[in-house]
Amino acid sequence: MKLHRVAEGPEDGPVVVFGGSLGSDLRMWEPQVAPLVERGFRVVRYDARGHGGSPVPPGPYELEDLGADVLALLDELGVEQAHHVGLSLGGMTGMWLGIHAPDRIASLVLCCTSAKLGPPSMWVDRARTVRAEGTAAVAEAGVQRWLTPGYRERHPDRAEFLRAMIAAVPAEGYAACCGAIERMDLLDLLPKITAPTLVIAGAHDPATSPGEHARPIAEGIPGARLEVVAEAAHLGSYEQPAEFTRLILDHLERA
Ligand SMILES: O=C(O)CC1=CCC(=O)O1
Repeated sequence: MKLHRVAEGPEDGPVVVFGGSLGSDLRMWEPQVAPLVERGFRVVRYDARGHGGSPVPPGPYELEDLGADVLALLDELGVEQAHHVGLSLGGMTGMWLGIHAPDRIASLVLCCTSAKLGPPSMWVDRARTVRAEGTAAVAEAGVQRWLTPGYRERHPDRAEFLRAMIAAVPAEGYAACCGAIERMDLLDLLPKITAPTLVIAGAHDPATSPGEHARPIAEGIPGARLEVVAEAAHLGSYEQPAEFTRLILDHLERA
């Protein structure tokens, strides 16, 4: 699977791969690009399979497929080892890589994510809705999980930009990724991760809350650190770009 990607920054800089949330495309990371490039990093953003400009094979997909896609991307770019920054589904992919391909991962940043995200019926229902009615049917609810109410009120244009982003995701791609999340259980495998890991949560994330989701990840990965960002919901890196980027850069420069 050849993922759609955009690479920016110095070709000889340390490579940082960015993987996004279910329902997003690589534009969700726009706020992070310039600050990392200015600090000398080679920033590679990709669209997960079934999303954005990447191919949309028919489902089912497993997390293993999403991880293998990133390894194929690294191979194609001739990159032996990269940092991986992932949010939600991107963070799940990052954990899979840290567990199954430790030699390829220099460090991990796991944003607003979970090692086991139930109940399975929620993902079955959402996949069924999307296959029947399209991603537009889940776009508004998605934005409500992604952004705090105050931010949506202050920035209706940005909320609309993200709503349209979700609605543009191919239904089969979104639904098949729901299935991968439904079947994911990484909790017992977290101690295998050896990469230096930073876990970042949004204080108001209704999908992957700090207490129920971020904390177990930070406690499961040896040496991992947890940061909780105030005034952030699920798409914290978009709503609070300055704070997320500061934390990411600090971690990358120490790793
Ligand atoms: O859309 C959601 O409910 C939140 C989410 C779970 C995995 C992901 O990428 O987003």
